[in-house]
Amino acid sequence: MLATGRVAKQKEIAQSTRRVANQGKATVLALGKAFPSNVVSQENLVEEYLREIKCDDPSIKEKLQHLCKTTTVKTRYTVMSSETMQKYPELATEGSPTIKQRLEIANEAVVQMAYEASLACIKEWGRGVEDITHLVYVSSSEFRLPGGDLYLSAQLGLSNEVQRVMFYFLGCYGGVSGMRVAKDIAENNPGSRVLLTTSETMVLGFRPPNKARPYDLVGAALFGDGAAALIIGADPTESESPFMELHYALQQFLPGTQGVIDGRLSEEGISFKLGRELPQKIEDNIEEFCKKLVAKAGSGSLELNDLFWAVHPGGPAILNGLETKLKLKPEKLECSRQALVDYGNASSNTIFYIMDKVRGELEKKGRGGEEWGLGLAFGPGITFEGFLMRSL
Ligand SMILES: CC(=O)CC(=O)SCCNC(=O)CCNC(=O)[C@H](O)C(C)(C)COP(=O)(O)OP(=O)(O)OC[C@H]1O[C@@H](n2cnc3c(N)ncnc32)[C@H](O)[C@@H]1OP(=O)(O)O
Repeated sequence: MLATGRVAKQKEIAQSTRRVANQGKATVLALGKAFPSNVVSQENLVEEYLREIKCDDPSIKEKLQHLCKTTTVKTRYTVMSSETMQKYPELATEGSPTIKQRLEIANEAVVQMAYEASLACIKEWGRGVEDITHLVYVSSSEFRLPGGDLYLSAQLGLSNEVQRVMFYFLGCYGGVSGMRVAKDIAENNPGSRVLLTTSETMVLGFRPPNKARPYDLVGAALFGDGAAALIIGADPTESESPFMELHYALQQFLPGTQGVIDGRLSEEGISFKLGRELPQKIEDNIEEFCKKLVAKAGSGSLELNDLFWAVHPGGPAILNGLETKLKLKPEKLECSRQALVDYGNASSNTIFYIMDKVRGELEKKGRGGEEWGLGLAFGPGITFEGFLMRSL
């Protein structure tokens, strides 16, 4: 009885110190993460990767060792393991038609990770699956009809009238696109509760190194697998604990840059070209984009250093360029840098791993924490996706 009273009191205090969400605006009500069981430490990556793909070229080894340090990644989670390579040795052979094998691995793994992230998210949310009215499903790592959205709905036991939207092959900005669409759904369908999931594995793009494709080594040192899930809805009920208001969303592409990140599906999987000019293109265009977002806060005096930041860390060069261009204090991108260290670039998921870290930091700061912040991600197009958010 006493314990129940104390919990109720704590909840009351937490609610009284919260900012109130604007009526009708979408909020994030819960967030969950999930990862495959194979953990790769960056220290062991060079030996493991070169052994798996049977490469003994010292110049490739030296370059990969260098990139493993400069990407700053320390741990990553991967669906690919030595067991996968034993079962499908052809994945390590340049030019072998392996799309069938890759999709066999990826389709199942992607839904499984999305399922585990959704369960974690729904548990935090505290309501039942029957209250989920919409599903937004994001992945650049699977391909089939029906898609993973259907398999996930069935596995979670969602209603067969859940309204589904699926985004395939958006790349790293897919999580923010999903959040933009979930916001529109939540704000235009009173009482709706949207489950947004992202789930990615690099199985389709795993390749042996080739000197004609130096960007493949950047990918080998940078990318990781995982999943995330969010519940998004407007006008939270008493039992729900919103932590972020999704105030305003903006998408933009940079004309003439569609070749900078170029992914092609072939018999071998995805070949993924990453242009060296990407960090500079982002740096050159980011300031105007951020200013458009900040203007929607309706407060003329808001400086960029007054905000909290959740920036997709494509790689350290992107974060460094953005920090310099916008004259951000070093601590502003700390959550983005730390997510890169802990998980690598996990494509569409990464923005949510960062938002989770931002949530933790803002909770520590309490009422003194920043109210307004930006969520940003970049990907093929070159596409910018951005959000102006309000911490609750
Ligand atoms: C998937 C999506 O939709 C969206 C995404 O997020 S895509 C991923 C976006 N990320 C990037 O583009 C990575 C940005 N780059 C970086 O962060 C840094 O360049 C890095 C960490 C990769 C390397 O940093 P660094 O080691 O300090 O120095 P840097 O000189 O840039 O690169 C070192 C070597 O890496 C290689 N390299 C770096 N970027 C490369 C690229 N895009 N393509 C080919 N090679 C590249 C080069 O071989 C270079 O060696 P050389 O000196 O022989 O040219």
